[in-house]
Amino acid sequence: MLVINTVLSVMAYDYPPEKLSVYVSDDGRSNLTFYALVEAASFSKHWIPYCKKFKVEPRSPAAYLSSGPESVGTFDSAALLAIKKLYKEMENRVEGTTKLGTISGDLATQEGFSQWDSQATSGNNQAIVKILIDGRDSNAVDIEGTVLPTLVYVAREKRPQYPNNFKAGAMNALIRVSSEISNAPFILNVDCDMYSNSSDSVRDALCFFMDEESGHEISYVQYPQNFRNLLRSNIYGDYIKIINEVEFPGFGEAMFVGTGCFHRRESLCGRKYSKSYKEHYQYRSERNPQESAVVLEERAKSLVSCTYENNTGWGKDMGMMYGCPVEDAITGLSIQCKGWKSIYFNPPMEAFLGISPTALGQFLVQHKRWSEGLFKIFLSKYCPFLYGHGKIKLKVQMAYALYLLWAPLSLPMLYYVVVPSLCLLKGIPLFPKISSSWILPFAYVVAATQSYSLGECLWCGETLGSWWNMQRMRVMRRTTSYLFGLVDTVLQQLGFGSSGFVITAKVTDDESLQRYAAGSMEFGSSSPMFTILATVALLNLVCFVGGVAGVVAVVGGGAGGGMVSQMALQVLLCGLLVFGSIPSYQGLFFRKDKGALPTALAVQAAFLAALACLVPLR
Ligand SMILES: O=c1ccn([C@@H]2O[C@H](COP(=O)(O)OP(=O)(O)O[C@H]3O[C@H](CO)[C@@H](O)[C@H](O)[C@H]3O)[C@@H](O)[C@H]2O)c(=O)[nH]1
Ligand SMILES: [Mn+2]
Repeated sequence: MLVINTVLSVMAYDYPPEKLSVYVSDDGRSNLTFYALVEAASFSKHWIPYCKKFKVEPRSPAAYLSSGPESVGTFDSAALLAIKKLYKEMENRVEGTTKLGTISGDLATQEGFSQWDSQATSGNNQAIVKILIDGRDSNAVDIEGTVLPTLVYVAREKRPQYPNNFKAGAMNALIRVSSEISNAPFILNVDCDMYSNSSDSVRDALCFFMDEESGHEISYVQYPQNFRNLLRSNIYGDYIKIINEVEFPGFGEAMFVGTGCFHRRESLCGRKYSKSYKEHYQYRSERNPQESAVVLEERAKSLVSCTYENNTGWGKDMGMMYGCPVEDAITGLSIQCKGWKSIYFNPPMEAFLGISPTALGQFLVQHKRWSEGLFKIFLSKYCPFLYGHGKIKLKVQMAYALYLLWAPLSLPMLYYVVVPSLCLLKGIPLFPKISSSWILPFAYVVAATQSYSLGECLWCGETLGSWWNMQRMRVMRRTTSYLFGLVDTVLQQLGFGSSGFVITAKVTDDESLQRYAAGSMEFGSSSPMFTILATVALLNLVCFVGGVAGVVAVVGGGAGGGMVSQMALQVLLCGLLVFGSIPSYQGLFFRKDKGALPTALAVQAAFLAALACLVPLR
């Protein structure tokens, strides 16, 4: 239902349907997804005219129907009831079939479904390309007789002996299939969970491309990523708003973030910008309208075979680039270095809404993939300072570096969460006394950065609590995700292992969702990342208690206030770390639900923390 809501939302754009084609890549090659699309295709005949007639927003049926449309704008209650009923019926059929797990009865023998044979497994399968709605077909119309946008299902060929290049491979397959079938000059790419929240986005983006003066210089128009499932309490300290409202507007160009982005097909396919470049928009005429859909599908299939890309530029200088888990950032950078301009466009009405992880583990794994991929770019020949030198502005190079250097930030952070605390425990002073003027630079840095970041947050409409969560999460991310990202990148540079693309979970069980909604962090399993978090939490607790007791003992012994002044910063730092680790203590000691930390992990962490305390520091 997630995928078809995305599909329906983009099929219903306020744009001439004969110029719109929607391609769905199914890397899981599931006949259930195919079935859901068949259902969506027939539902679209009702949905699209409904949207256009009543100017519906958003055009994802699930989002619209759950937004209480009864109370807003113009609507006709009978029409609303009718569309709601149709949607519910479709939902029941799709969910019923998904529960069954197979396509049975009449459907199984219908055209299209026969392509799923029992031998094929996901990861070892033939290509499937099926045109579900053929925009050239004069019978493909909605209930009011208006033509429908083309809808195509694509599952590329996959064989274990060929690298599939994950999302980048899937995107390139789609680019080729679409160039065969519709070949429109502009391509919007969206992740499966990112429905369109505004029906104007196509027209808005085209305004940039069509600009008479500078439109021809633009390669892509990137809308910000926004999430629909973030909670006001913001337990995972999501900072997407800060990125969207403060960081990206100041970037200078737009960083391609993999979704919600309109690309000029030619520039995405490797064309370099030149001053004499002017687009000629006459693609469609190259197509033969008489050709049957079956012939077209067969030709398209050959474009998504495993061997098609052999000895071509795909993945290198054509399409999305391979070999990097953040295919988006590296592709965007390389397009910019070919001379193209990019636009970051953040309209007041959020254009796309996706799903952010609701479990801590998923969240940290996602950030590991990002930090690893981004750091890999920094170490590669695509490092913006080298590759971009003379091609993109220094400011843009530096802006990229801000993200590309996430992974190495783990090292200073790891130092700060362990060493000052251990030293506190052992009575070793690290910072100047608060009575000395040497404290001023420290105080300035802390006060300036924290008040700046707090200011940013409040300006973006976040709360004080949300800001604190961001600070807490920053420590957690840097000591886990970024550290693992760093280690993996370094190992890969030394020739061990290769990087993959761990997909972010889209479905979470109800209980866990309830806990998320209630504002508790979801651990729930053992993972080396949680071991680090728990160890750091315990270590700081011991150091804080032990360290403060030590200071009190000295002062009590009459040795004077010098000790307090000397250790104050360390006590403060360690105290803040303890305060920030409250969710970890809850997970370790107090929670009984499934989202708690496992006992075995607690024992392991306690052992590691004890070991760290025993390390002699002098
Ligand atoms: O082998 C793969 C892996 C992923 N995908 C698709 O890629 C999209 C993004 O995957 P997801 O697991 O949702 O990753 P996120 O962590 O949400 O992805 C973010 O980060 C990626 C780069 O790491 C960008 O490509 C995405 O656009 C951005 O949303 C989804 O539609 C997937 O179906 C594939 O088609 N094939
Ligand atoms: Mn996603």
